[in-house]
Amino acid sequence: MAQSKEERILNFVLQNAVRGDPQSVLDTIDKYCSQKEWAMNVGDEKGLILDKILEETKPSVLLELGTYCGYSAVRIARLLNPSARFLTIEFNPAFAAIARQMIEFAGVQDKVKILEGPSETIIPQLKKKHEVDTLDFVFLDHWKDRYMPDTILLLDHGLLRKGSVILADNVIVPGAPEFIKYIRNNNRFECTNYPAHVEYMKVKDAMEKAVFVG
Ligand SMILES: Nc1ncnc2c1ncn2CCOCCNC(=O)c1cc(-c2ccc(F)cc2)cc(O)c1O
Ligand SMILES: [Mg+2]
Repeated sequence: MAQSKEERILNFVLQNAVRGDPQSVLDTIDKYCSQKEWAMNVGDEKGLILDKILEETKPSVLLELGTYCGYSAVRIARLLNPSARFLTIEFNPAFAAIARQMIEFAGVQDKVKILEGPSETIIPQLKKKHEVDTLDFVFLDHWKDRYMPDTILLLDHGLLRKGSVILADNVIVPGAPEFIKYIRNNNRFECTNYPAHVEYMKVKDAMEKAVFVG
């Protein structure tokens, strides 16, 4: 069967990165996707913004929506202390399988748990089935029209606490206008915009940070 782009990215990492070295995995994916085939990883420019916000927040319980090949899961996990708990939700089983291998090769599998399925199904299960109390950090990188409804789901299920940080990718391209309108007009969130570019492109994009004030 013909290889998928995601399989080609994984194989390039397996053949060119250093097993157990998360930074080499990130650098290798960025090299492949900037030189050979574009893919929707958060990338190095927006990745550095993600790193900075993680280092400021020092989260212990994290959720990512939209795992894809596992680039941001490796990026996030490499900065977490061993006791941190990081759940990432992926809708597409083929992507989840690639991400699992990527995460294991990078050596961060003990910090990351991949949950397969739609975010709208899994978020309501986080407390009872996945023993989550509240989330310190949420990275939104899945379907852009799910950012707002899933944020509301997180609120309705008591998963946010005073100081919880939500970071959203792609608020310009592909764009999440409904989420931006909602979160910037909701006085329970304090928002900050971080201008950047679409991964591996010169097209303008941005990330939005929303801190829940309780
Ligand atoms: N309900 C759910 N629960 C869990 N997982 C779910 C789910 N629903 C979907 N998924 C997983 C699928 O999500 C992938 C979403 N990401 C993007 O679409 C994306 C696109 C671009 C892009 C594309 C084309 C351009 F020209 C320019 C930029 C860039 C990015 O950085 C992106 O992140
Ligand atoms: Mg993205």
